[in-house]
Amino acid sequence: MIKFGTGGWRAIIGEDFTKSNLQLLSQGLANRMIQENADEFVIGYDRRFLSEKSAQWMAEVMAGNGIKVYFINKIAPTPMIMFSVKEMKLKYGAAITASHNPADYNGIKIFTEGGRDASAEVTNEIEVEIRKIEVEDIKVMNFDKAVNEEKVVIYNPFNDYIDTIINMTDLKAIKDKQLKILLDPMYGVSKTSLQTILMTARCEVELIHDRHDTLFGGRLPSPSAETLGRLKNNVVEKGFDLGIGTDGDADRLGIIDEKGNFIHPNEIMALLYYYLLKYKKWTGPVVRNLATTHLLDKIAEGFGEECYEVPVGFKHISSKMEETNALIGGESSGGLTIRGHIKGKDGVFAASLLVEMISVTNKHLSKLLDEIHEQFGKFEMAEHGFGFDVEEKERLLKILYTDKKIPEFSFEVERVSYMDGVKVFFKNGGWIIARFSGTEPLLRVFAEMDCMDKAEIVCKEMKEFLGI
Ligand SMILES: O=P(O)(O)OC[C@H]1O[C@H](O)[C@H](O)[C@@H](O)[C@@H]1O
Repeated sequence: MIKFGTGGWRAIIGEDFTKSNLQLLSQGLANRMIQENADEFVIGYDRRFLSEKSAQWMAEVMAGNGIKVYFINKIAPTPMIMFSVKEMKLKYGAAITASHNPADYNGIKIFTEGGRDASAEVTNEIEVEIRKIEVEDIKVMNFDKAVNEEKVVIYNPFNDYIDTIINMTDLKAIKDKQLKILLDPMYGVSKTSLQTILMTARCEVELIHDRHDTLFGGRLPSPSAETLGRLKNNVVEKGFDLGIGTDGDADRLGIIDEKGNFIHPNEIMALLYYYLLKYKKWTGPVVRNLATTHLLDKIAEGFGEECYEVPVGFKHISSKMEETNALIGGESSGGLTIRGHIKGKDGVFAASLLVEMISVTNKHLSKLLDEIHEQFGKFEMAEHGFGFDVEEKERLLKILYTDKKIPEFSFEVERVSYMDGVKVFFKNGGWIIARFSGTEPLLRVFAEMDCMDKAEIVCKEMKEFLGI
């Protein structure tokens, strides 16, 4: 059963991520493309087990259906593939990746016009199409034959992608500072792009976790305070100005400041929005998902701008950004983009912009964060994930969505929203959300308050109430 989640289709290799399911999905997409007269497609892949092979399998089905495939035959950051969809003005593209999921997963992200994540409507329709397909309907052309007949064309967008980011970044300001930067691609795909950009800007760059390891060193390729431990230690020990970590497919990032503090994606968003408004004098609203810091609302308010809230999933961020001509959009899970760049999140671009910010302001991240907290107050977020089995999920669904019950919290409730999961807004400005992840079998409980103790109190109340 192929089911798309928050960020594409993801499944355990050998269980549901199989050649036959991949071919089914590809045929479903090919059928849709044929109906829409879309006859070209770009595909790239990450560094996971079976990714390259899977990209070839997908290309074989596309070629079998008469669709011309631009095949990126080197590991590619997801944002580079999205960039290719945009630049080549294609209607569709795909990445073989399971992003930040555990090593036994792989998956497919589908992109649509302009280089954005396929919307829920598109992926729902592809799911419906897939259900109609019988095995004998799948058309396949051998990969080598397709290359010989130029149905599959080898394509390399690397230079264009790098140049675009370089042109959007104040390289001169960075060159003057000669920053020392430590990169942690988390065994993923950001190395070549980030290293090239930063070295062009004359930064001194060193790397950790850059070899090919499909087990990701036994850790999740998802940048967090826990997974970036070595980056943190090395930044402090060797006196780097900044540590940059990117997730498995480089669309998200995690940052370690010069003092070794993990800078939460919430703070990265706040820093960049503040920088663009205050130092670059840009204008425009911000878009965040409903599990992302309300510090952004405060910054927007302070500059006479709007902050828009959307459900989790970058496709929602992209649509709202387009609708409101927002300056920046992002999520607490670590992805963001800026107006004028691709519609999807880009860890490589976000990292380059942060380096620019440090150079232009001549302030380290900790100093800039103090500046923000002084003006707009402190916001602390507690984040928890709880596993469950099928029956447990039924029980939780009933409490949260059917009976619409919430705990007796220690803080006065202002309102409750069911936009995505259950979000309770408190009168003191804090909030808590409980929602089922669309990428992992987890109930995510996040809360934000003016201090961590209060955030943890409401999380505990939710946990006890749900009996998890
Ligand atoms: O909380 P989840 O549903 O697991 O989603 C967490 C993240 O997963 C993927 O990376 C999506 O691309 C993001 O848009 C989303 O924020």
